[in-house]
Amino acid sequence: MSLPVIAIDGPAASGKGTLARRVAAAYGFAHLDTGSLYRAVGVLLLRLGKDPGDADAAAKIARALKPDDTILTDPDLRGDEAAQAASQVAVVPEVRAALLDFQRGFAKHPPGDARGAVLDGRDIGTVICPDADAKLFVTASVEVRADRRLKELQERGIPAIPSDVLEDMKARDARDSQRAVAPLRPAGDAFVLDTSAMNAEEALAAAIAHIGSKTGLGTRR
Ligand SMILES: Nc1ncnc2c1ncn2[C@@H]1O[C@H](COP(=O)(O)OP(=O)(O)O)[C@@H](O)[C@H]1O
Ligand SMILES: Nc1ccn([C@@H]2O[C@H](COP(=O)(O)OP(=O)(O)O)[C@@H](O)[C@H]2O)c(=O)n1
Repeated sequence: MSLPVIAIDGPAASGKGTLARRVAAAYGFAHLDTGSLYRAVGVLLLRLGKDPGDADAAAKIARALKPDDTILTDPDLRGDEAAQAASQVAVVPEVRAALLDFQRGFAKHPPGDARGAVLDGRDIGTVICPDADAKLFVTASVEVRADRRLKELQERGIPAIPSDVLEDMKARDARDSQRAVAPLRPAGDAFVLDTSAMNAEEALAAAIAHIGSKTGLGTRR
């Protein structure tokens, strides 16, 4: 029997990563932040001195990526340079194809003794796990998301100009939602969760209510 899979998608800084981690903890599931795969490909490409638009080099790196590669936990992945490079390699169909097996493998056989899997990204409910047991599309206004990202940068001591953060967010939104392959959009059967006026606790409660109604699953606590 296959283990339950929860798909969580949404734009940058919508809170999908925070929600995915909390949902995974609540149900005893393993969590995969699929954005880190695209970020890893982008960072490795930059470290090789290649252009983030070099599709052949990006595809080669994506095909070689393994679950225990140290790049997946490298702090460089969290920077804005990595985010921009990630959204550039993410438009390459060969990169997406190479990362598909990695993600489906995790969903089918989550590590450790996890009782299921939570994957967060842009195309989990539409492409990677179209048969997921529950799908959430987390969103918030672009202004709220830019403000969250700005606070995050400030907390990490990274200087940032508010108008630049907002412009970067809009540029990435446009690239992610307008690309030809696996564009960012809610799956037809996704529950859309707008967190603009919700804190992380409220978002978790709404997600658990939806997952419970779809799957009958109960949380551990
Ligand atoms: N519902 C929420 N309300 C306010 N801030 C949030 C909420 N969810 C997440 N955050 C904060 O917003 C920032 C971006 O959240 P994150 O989960 O990393 O987003 P994503 O994975 O969608 O990029 C983080 O600093 C996080 O603590
Ligand atoms: N499943 C996914 C996850 C990320 N991505 C790409 O990778 C970039 C970085 O994703 P992320 O989830 O780490 O970014 P944030 O939303 O955390 O800012 C995105 O802008 C997308 O272009 C994707 O195309 N598909």
